[in-house]
Amino acid sequence: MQNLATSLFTTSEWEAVANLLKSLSNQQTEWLANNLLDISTSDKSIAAEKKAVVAYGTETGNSKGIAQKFYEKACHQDKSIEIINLADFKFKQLKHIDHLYIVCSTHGDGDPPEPITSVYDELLNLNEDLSHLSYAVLALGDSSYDHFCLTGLKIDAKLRELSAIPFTECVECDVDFEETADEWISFFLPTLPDITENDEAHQRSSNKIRTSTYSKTSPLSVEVVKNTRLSDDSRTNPIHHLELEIPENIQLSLTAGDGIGVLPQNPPQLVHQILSLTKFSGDESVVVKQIAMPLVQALREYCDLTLVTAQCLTKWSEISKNNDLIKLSQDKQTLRSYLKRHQLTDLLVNYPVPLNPQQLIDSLRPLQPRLYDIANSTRQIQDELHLTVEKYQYLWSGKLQNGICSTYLTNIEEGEHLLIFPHHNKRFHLPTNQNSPIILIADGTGVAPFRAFMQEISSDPNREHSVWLILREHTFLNDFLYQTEWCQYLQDGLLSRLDTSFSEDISVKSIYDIIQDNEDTFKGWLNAGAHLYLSGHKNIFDHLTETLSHASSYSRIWLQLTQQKRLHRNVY
Ligand SMILES: Cc1cc2nc3c(=O)[nH]c(=O)nc-3n(C[C@H](O)[C@H](O)[C@H](O)COP(=O)(O)O)c2cc1C
Repeated sequence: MQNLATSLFTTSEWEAVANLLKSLSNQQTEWLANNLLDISTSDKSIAAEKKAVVAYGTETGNSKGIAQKFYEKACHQDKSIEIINLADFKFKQLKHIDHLYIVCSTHGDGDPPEPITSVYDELLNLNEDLSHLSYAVLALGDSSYDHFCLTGLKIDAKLRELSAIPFTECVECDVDFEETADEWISFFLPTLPDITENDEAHQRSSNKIRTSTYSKTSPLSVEVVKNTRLSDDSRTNPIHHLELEIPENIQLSLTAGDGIGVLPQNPPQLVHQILSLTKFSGDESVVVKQIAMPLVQALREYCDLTLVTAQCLTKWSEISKNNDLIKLSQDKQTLRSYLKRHQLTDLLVNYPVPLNPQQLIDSLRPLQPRLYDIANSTRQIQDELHLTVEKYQYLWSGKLQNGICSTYLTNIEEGEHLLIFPHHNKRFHLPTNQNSPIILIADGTGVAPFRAFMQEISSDPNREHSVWLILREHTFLNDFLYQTEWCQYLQDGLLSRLDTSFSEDISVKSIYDIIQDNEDTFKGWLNAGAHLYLSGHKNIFDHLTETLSHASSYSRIWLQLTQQKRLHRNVY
């Protein structure tokens, strides 16, 4: 927090404060510490007129959680504040805001979170004098990415350019953001105006956020009742269908289009490899999040055993006093390129640092939850959650590596338990108008939420959507996920149309080809007010939307689609 304090004052202001404090007696200092806030806010009527807003930009819920905590603590301390999702932000609101606190993450390759893409573009093109506005940015990110916290940093730079006044420098948070976020909240709570009677009522009525009892830090344990392979054996990255049982009397309030966060566990082989490299038995006691447990459990359930952070390497160099490590950790560029090519096991082989078990645990990144879309409607099947999971593999320094969570899920045995929490994705729900036509385009496991949509539609007699489904996968024979279910929906008339694009079959048609071959029909549906849902890999849909939005024959239709919020993206 020293950084925050010093960036609030100029050097001469800070010297003046220090000199004043030096000249005071202990009794005077104590009195000042207790009464400073009252003196500075003695004109409460003016303070109360100020409007403060905490705005979050999120994709996986972390920024929302922090903004929500800020908001709740503010209410608790009788401070006046509103909470807004940046995705719903209207820039004309800015002139009515005096204090703006932004919590925003970075996704993709230095991109904004998906829901705020258009608001973010609008902000970067804004040309307004914001000199009345004081603001602070808390940027969430992951230092293993090249563009660490870029979105938050860019928002900060843009607000500065528009003459808004930063309370402090933009604060960057890594994946273990909790402590910094708590400090950020505590630091800024005193800068909020006090609540008035008017906004007390308003705050109570308009700012209710749906909170669930289950979260990343307090997950729900569910039993895996089914784990079957959907794709053919010949596929290198198999796709599995999982069914999880929700315990009786548990309400997760999940709607078709929502997802869940899964807390994964590391593969036992990797844990054993780390134990044998460090020469620990695994029985040593360590403390994680104030809970004592054996080292083996901490390694399996709480620590990232693949990626190593720069902070970890610096810690190791301080403990070991190893000259090579010290040299490596001092040169940022060499360090970055080393960390891109080496994982934890390489580091343990190359630099056998004499760490004790607790030091090892404390130096590792926390294992992060992963989000999965629900593949069923809890309206149709109340006590189950279905997932469609593809085993993810990626190249790391020339070697094929398995994704931690997808490997964990595809290998999990029926009867075992899994830790989950709900993840609401309001922007990807079915339209509120129950007659609107819908076009669903899925790439691979992106089909999961569409299975949930179809179950929702078939179990809700009020929903009368015409549905056009376009699916993309590898081959017709091996990877036509949930084929019989789609055929049944076609037969029952619930699905109006089904088109497929199999990228490895001989007569391959891309999604774009399918749309172009049926251009008039596609445009007809959109002109009739259809909602367009895109779900699956980001690169495929970025390319598709880029092409369609720039085609002159689509310009008017596309503008209406986005302006009327009928384009829904669920991409990763
Ligand atoms: C697919 C993906 C891409 C990401 N890309 C970046 C990135 O380019 N830069 C960065 O600093 N963090 C990146 N992150 C990390 C997120 O910013 C980080 O997990 C953050 O806590 C997410 O906050 P949110 O839940 O509010 O979206 C990425 C995360 C994911 C899942």
